[in-house]
Parts: sequence; C-alpha cells; structure tokens
Amino acid sequence: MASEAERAPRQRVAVIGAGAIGGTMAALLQAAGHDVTVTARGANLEAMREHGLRLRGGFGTHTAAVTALERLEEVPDVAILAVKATGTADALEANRGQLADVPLLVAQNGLYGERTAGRLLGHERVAGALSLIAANSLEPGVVTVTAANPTIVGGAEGERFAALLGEVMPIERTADLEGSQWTKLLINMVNAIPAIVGHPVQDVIGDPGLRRVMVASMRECARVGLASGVRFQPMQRLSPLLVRLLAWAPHRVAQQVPLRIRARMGEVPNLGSTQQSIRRGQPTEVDMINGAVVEAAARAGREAPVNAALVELVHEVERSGRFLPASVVRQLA
Ligand SMILES: NC(=O)C1=CN([C@@H]2O[C@H](COP(=O)(O)OP(=O)(O)OC[C@H]3O[C@@H](n4cnc5c(N)ncnc54)[C@H](OP(=O)(O)O)[C@@H]3O)[C@@H](O)[C@H]2O)C=CC1
Ligand SMILES: CC(C)(CO)C(=O)C(=O)O
Repeated sequence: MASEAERAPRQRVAVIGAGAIGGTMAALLQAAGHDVTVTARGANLEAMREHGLRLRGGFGTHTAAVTALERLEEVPDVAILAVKATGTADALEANRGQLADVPLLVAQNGLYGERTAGRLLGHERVAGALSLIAANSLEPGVVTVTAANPTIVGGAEGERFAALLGEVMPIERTADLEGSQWTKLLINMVNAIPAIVGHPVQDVIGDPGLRRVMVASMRECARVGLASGVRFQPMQRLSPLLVRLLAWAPHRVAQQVPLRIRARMGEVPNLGSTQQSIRRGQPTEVDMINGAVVEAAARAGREAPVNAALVELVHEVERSGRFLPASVVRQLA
C-alpha cells in the first residue's frame, strides 16, 4: 500500500454499484480522504443515505460518509463500475452523460468486462480489476469482507487505478489483463457448485465428490483456454505451470488447485458472489463465468460438458429458488 507521500491528491470517485466489491472500494477510498459518490438502488440506497456505508471484516470497520444516489448527477474524476456483469449495460446507460470521457475501472468477474464497457461508452479509457477479495453484501448498507486478498489491475488505464486503489488495499498489476481474466475465470469455477447446493465455498471444496466435479470444470476451463492460445497469468499461488498440470495431471494432483484456493479463503464461510445473487433472488453471472467456458470451447471446436451442466443447474436454482441435493452435482464427474 502507498505511503503518505505517495498518495494521490483527493479525487472525486464515483462507484457505480455499491455492493460487496464496489462498497468495499468506496468505503476504503472515502476513509482515505477521497470524495466518493456511489450509485445504488432500493433498500441498499436507503440504508446508505440513512446510516452511511458500513464496512466490516478484513479491511477493518468504517462507516463511510458517501453521497448515495440512484444515478450520478456530476462528472467525477474517475469511476469504478462494480455491478454484476449482467447489469453493465443498464448501469452505464443510466450514467452515460456523466461518464462520457471519464477513466473507468470495471471490477467484475468474467472475460472482457472492460472492453464491453468501453464499447458501450464509446471510449477506451478503461481498466479491469480482478478482485480476489471475498465480500458479502447481504444486509442493506453493510459490506462484510471475509478475505482481504489482493486485487489485480490492468488495461489501458490500469496504472491510474492501481495507484488510486493501492492507497487503500493490496494491488497487483498485470500487463496481460486477458491472461489474468482467464486465471480468475478458472478460480471462479469455485462459484457454481456452492450456488447449486447452498453451502459455503470452503465446505464444497472439502467434499471429495463435489471437489471432483469442481476440478473437472476447472480442467475444462484450463484446456479450453490453453487451446485458445490464452497465456494464463500467475494469480495467488496459481502459476501457469499449475494451470498446465491442472489441465492434464491426474485428479489427485489437479485437486491441489481448489485446495489451495480454499486455504487462501480463510475460515469465515464464503458463499461466493453467485450464491449471494441466488440468496437475494437476483440473476447470477453464471452465463459469464461457466457459460464463458462453454462459449470459448465452442469457438475452439471443443465441448465443455461439465460447465454446460453447471450452467443449467444454476439456472434451475435461480428459477426455483431452491438449492439442490449435492448428489445431483456429484454425478457429473
Ligand atoms: N462478492 C465477492 O466476494 C466477489 C465479487 N466479484 C465480482 O465483482 C463484481 C461485483 O460483484 P458483487 O460486489 O458481489 O455484486 P453485488 O451484487 O454485491 O453488488 C452490485 C451492486 O450493484 C447494484 N446495482 C446493479 N445495477 C445497478 C444500477 N443500474 N445502478 C445502481 N446500482 C446497481 C446492485 O444493486 P441490486 O442489489 O439492487 O441489484 C448491487 O448492490 C461481480 O462481477 C462479481 O463476480 C469478484 C470477487 C469477489
Ligand atoms: C474469489 C471468489 C470466489 C471470492 O468469493 C469470487 O471471485 C467470487 O465470489 O465471485
């Protein structure tokens, strides 16, 4: 993190979508002295207006006095987009007039979120952030960080945002955002099964039968990425060599990948962002995560049957609002 002398001058920062990740960034930036405006809606907006934005957990406790609006009213110096990828188009459309030429950091899972945002806004002053933080936003106005891990930043405006966020949280730079997005996509293969069975990520990884299916989905992701020419970038302790091992080594070796991810997650139960969407009755990003592997497989003339099945099962849980027995997942691999 930056020293006092290295700190950037106070900036007007807009955070579009102050949920788990956006709320964490907004609260920490406000605590560091920046002038932070967030956009939100419903009970979350009301709670932040009434009580401030309350941060708990791994980055400490802070109630941030942010300006909370439904949509931006002024042009900020920089903006962070932290809505789920399913909400990008609506959120940018609502704030188009204020974001015309403003550097924008897209903090999302999945592939190419910054390119999508740049295309929708008609400029290329964009960067991408891949958050290894685990955070919950299940109570209006409150964000709880359960694992205060680093965030990886890259893209055209990467340096600017790495400097800004580096003031308040651990940041790593990537020169190959796409390669890092793929590594994060591989890590996000931990999301779908917890969302199907309704258990924390750590418990799912601890279940040998569910872990086997998770490894199979990771293997598909690794093989499809490698076949598509992706250069997986190192992330946490997931090295390019380990990605190759994951793709081809026997299960007993490959399972080290989810086990290492679990070790980094800490003890506090982590639902994962996909299960949080389900619990809030909202659409998930599964089409942009497991679905992205299925799409990339099709482009490469391959198949990704385990990911295709997981996409279907997550959609089934979205529709019914009922988690499924673990046996339904265990039979996939
Ligand atoms: N949570 C986590 O631990 C992690 C999440 N991520 C990724 O970060 C990204 C953000 O996820 P996360 O923070 O969990 O998501 P959340 O759903 O917690 O936060 C998104 C917030 O944006 C709000 N929102 C959506 N559309 C609009 C809009 N048009 N105007 C204003 N507010 C809007 C949502 O409100 P509403 O609830 O009303 O829809 C919600 O409060 C995702 O891509 C996720 O995959 C990455 C790493 C970890
Ligand atoms: C890394 C992980 C699993 C942290 O929760 C995440 O990215 C998510 O929840 O989407």
